[in-house]
Amino acid sequence: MVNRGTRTLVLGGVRSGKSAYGESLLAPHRRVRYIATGPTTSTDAEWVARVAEHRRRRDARYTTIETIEVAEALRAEADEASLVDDLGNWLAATLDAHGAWDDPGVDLADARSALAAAVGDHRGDLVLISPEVGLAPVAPTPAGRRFQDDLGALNTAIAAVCDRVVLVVAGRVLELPGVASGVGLPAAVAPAPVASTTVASAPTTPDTIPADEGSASGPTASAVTDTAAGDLSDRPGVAGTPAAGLAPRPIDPTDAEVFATPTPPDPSVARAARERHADLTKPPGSLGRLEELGIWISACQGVCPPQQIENPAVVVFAGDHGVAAGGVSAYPPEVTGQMVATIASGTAAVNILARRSGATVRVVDMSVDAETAPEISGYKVRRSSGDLRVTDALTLAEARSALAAGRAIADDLVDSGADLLIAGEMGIGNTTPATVLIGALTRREPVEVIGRGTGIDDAGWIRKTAAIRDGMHRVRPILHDPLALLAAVAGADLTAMAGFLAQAAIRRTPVILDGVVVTAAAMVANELAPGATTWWVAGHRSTEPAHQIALDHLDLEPILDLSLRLGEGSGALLALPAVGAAVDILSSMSTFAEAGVTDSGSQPVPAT
Ligand SMILES: Cc1cc2ncn([C@H]3O[C@H](COP(=O)(O)O)[C@@H](O)[C@H]3O)c2cc1C
Ligand SMILES: O=C(O)c1cccnc1
Repeated sequence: MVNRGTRTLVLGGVRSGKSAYGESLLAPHRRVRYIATGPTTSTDAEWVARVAEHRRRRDARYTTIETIEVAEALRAEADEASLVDDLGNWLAATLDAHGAWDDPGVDLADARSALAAAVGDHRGDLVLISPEVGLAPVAPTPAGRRFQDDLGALNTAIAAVCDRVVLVVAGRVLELPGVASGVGLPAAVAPAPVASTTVASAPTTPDTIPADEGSASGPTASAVTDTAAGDLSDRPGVAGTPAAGLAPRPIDPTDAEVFATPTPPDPSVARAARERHADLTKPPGSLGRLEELGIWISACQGVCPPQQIENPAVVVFAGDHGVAAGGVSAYPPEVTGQMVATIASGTAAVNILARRSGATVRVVDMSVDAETAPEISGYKVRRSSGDLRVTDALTLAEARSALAAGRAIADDLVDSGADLLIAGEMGIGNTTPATVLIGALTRREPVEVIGRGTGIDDAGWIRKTAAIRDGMHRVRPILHDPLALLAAVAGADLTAMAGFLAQAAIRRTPVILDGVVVTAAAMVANELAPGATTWWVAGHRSTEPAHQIALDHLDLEPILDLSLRLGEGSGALLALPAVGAAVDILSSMSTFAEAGVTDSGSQPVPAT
């Protein structure tokens, strides 16, 4: 698949800051073509000064092309990062060229369509600046009205072929929602099974991950593994017959990044649970963190005492990352597809740990660079994600599709009765995008956040540090924009995870977070839906340095520290029994009064 750049239409009034913003979007590129549509030589001193100011702001990375043949200029180098500044001048010059200012019979539709088609076909990052004059009063002259009308039609036509449209007002950037081009249901992937569950071993380590010979998934590989003991076939859509609940929901990616503000877990129920803990037959606080967990689950459920977690569900989001080609992992990318098959067959670490905890496991291929079974790939956005060192991992349209998929999967599980959600992940190289997100959002240096992931050696460490540095550099201008951030570096798996985690909060469903990759996605989810973090606990602390940094940022204290560095959801699953125990304690222990045990309140105050 060809990696496409992002096409952004930047609208704004005079001196709104639209050009500066447009230029900032292309800051990560070493070379940018600047297609200037206005007259650059003029007897108008003020105009000349304006052009000079624009030139000053741009640096040596820019090659300037002065032309009104914008469609031709774009097509000449369709892979190059380009900035068109601006469409208002292009329109004025085109009206001139057609003698159309005061001839209503001249129609510019062909010129407009040719330009829109060239924009739609552009493959590199492209920013188009255009004035937004529709807000002004209708012009008093025929020529003024002609310009306004044609500019409105032009902006609409160009917006229709852009991935992103923003309006800059007083230096503030307003993201305009709407249907982006190329948005649709997730790509249907040919129903081909993953060929084998044999997992390639790391080129740099002697350890081979043994493939379970008896577990080849074959054409009937199930995306849902019934992991709890006993017959769970009465759980709709979660377990039982593998096909149940697997059909992907139809998703609408429009506005997938727009979330309501999550309502926090019920504080009055939390108070009641805290009071109940004080009455239980133990010194207050003696069960430490377990007490807080019980109070939290109570508040999440809105009931005290809480009910035991009956239907915990794990979703493993799988995807490949273009950056893995840069030698940032100890394992080759083909391991992702092989491990997806292993998880689907029920023998990976996540399955084994889920079985012990009574959780179901569903694996979802968001962007694996291989064909996977149809029940796994219904939400697939693309094969692999772009190499974050040099290009966006996803287009904005793809990022919206991935977010919408994550949200739909959370909805699906909650509607099917899941009462606690866990996100896991599988994707060779994914600690690199995770670390970029964490480093960028916490303003750290690459060397502070980098970890060894699957176990890279020192040469890999150097390559990974450089990749993290490049990724962090590319996202610097867009840190305030979670959707753009996800598209730039996260990839479809982490993006879907962010949608899943934020949607869990919207659906008032508690979540146990896993390691560095899931927590990186959680950081962006909390940017999309501020306050979502109140619905999450951290299952464990991974050995990845960025994980602790992300946990600090989210103000989360891990339940366990077992020196894990696996992912898949393993740390969250190991913490699940502790959450279950916290529920049992709060719901089933006797109070001092019930047991007839003397409370500390009865202790005589010693004479002094
Ligand atoms: C066999 C195998 C099973 C895994 N299960 C989880 N991961 C974990 O390691 C990968 C991230 O580390 P890095 O960024 O260094 O590639 C992800 O796939 C993650 O899920 C695994 C990795 C391997 C090799
Ligand atoms: O912390 C994690 O989740 C992790 C660490 C290393 C590799 N994969 C995942």
